Amino acid sequence: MTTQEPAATRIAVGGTAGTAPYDVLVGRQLLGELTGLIGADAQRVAVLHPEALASTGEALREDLAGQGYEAVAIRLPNAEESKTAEVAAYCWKALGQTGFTRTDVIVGVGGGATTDVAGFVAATWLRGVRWVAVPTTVLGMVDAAVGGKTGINTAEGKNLVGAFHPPAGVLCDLAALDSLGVHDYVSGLAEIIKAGFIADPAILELIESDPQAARSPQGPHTAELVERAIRVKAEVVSEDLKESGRREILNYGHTLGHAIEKNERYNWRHGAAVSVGMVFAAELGRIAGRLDDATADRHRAVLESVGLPVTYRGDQWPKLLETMKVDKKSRGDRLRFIVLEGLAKPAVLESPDPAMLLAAHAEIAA
Ligand SMILES: NC(=O)c1ccc[n+]([C@@H]2O[C@H](COP(=O)([O-])OP(=O)(O)OC[C@H]3O[C@@H](n4cnc5c(N)ncnc54)[C@H](O)[C@@H]3O)[C@@H](O)[C@H]2O)c1
Ligand SMILES: O=C(O)C(=O)C[C@@H](O)[C@H](O)[C@H](O)COP(=O)(O)O
Ligand SMILES: [Zn+2]
Repeated sequence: MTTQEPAATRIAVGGTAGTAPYDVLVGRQLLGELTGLIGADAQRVAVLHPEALASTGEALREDLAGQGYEAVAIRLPNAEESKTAEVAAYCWKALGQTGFTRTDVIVGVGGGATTDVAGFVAATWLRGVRWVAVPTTVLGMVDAAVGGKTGINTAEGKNLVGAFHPPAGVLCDLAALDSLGVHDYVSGLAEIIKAGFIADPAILELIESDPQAARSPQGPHTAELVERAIRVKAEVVSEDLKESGRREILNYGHTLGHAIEKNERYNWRHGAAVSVGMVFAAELGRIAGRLDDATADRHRAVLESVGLPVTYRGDQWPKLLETMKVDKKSRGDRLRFIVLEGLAKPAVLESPDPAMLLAAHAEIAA
């Protein structure tokens, strides 16, 4: 009997805006691919990982050292606490002390927060070095590690400092998901569901067929859900890396979602906040006369069915509105939202009337 692992799925991301194309691999036991992605020119490799993955980070460092690289592991705080200027400065210091040059390579191993920082450090060190993403959460695999958006938060808001700096490759080892807590696993489902609403309704059908099973990495459709969501993201960012237009659809639910995250001092997971944000965006679309009732109602149903939140404290609206003004889609004083004009038909809603915003808010207010 052979114990060979099935071949990994390879999803291509096109190079635009002068960047190189790369592949996202989805499968198991993919670390053998890492050396090829690091490339022949590197002498040093820095493995950036969160505290929660200290042993994974150290094992990777040892493996790379065994291959002859001068390998360092840089331990970051868990989750959103790592997305700060202080943590980026700590990484720059470590790279400086290691003598990291332009041919050396950063590997980001962790969830979306870790790969956002790792990519940002790679974008800024010596004005840009090569990096490889090894996402270990659902959300990291289907969204954060793909597409080259890297960044950190500031006191004023989420992801306000960053750079477009695509990785050389993305390795999604599905086995990593087994150690993820259910809360984090389900948070990642929000971005998968987002991909379903904006582009690939088959995702919604797979989840609706057995929402309980969708909450577990052992569910029958895990690989298909992850791959479908990656394909949506890969297709969009291949066309519009720098968010000059179409890429904005990936921000569905994020205008309010980011404001909720900030208001909760990042104690809510990104996916949970985006879940409420999508219900809000669906209501906005419905109130603006652009989205049918059935599709709007489907948001609440599918998100709730996997255990994601669909309401938020009603007394916070003035603060949320203020924060939404610094959303990257805003232009001057004009707020802009991604809404749907039907299933898989995303569009931009410019400067909605304040009464419309308030009415949509009433639908999510707890
Ligand atoms: N760059 C992008 O395009 C993009 C897209 C979507 C989201 N994001 C960002 O991604 C972040 C959210 O990412 P996330 O949901 O992966 O959360 P996260 O990175 O905060 O990880 C959640 C928690 O899980 C831990 N963890 C990671 N992998 C683990 C594993 N395999 N087993 C056990 N614990 C593990 C982490 O240390 C952390 O404590 C947000 O900051 C969001 O803004 C970026
Ligand atoms: O890749 C994109 O583009 C997205 O908007 C994907 C989002 O899921 C992600 O959370 C992204 O980090 C948000 O970007 P921002 O520009 O609104 O900070
Ligand atoms: Zn997101």
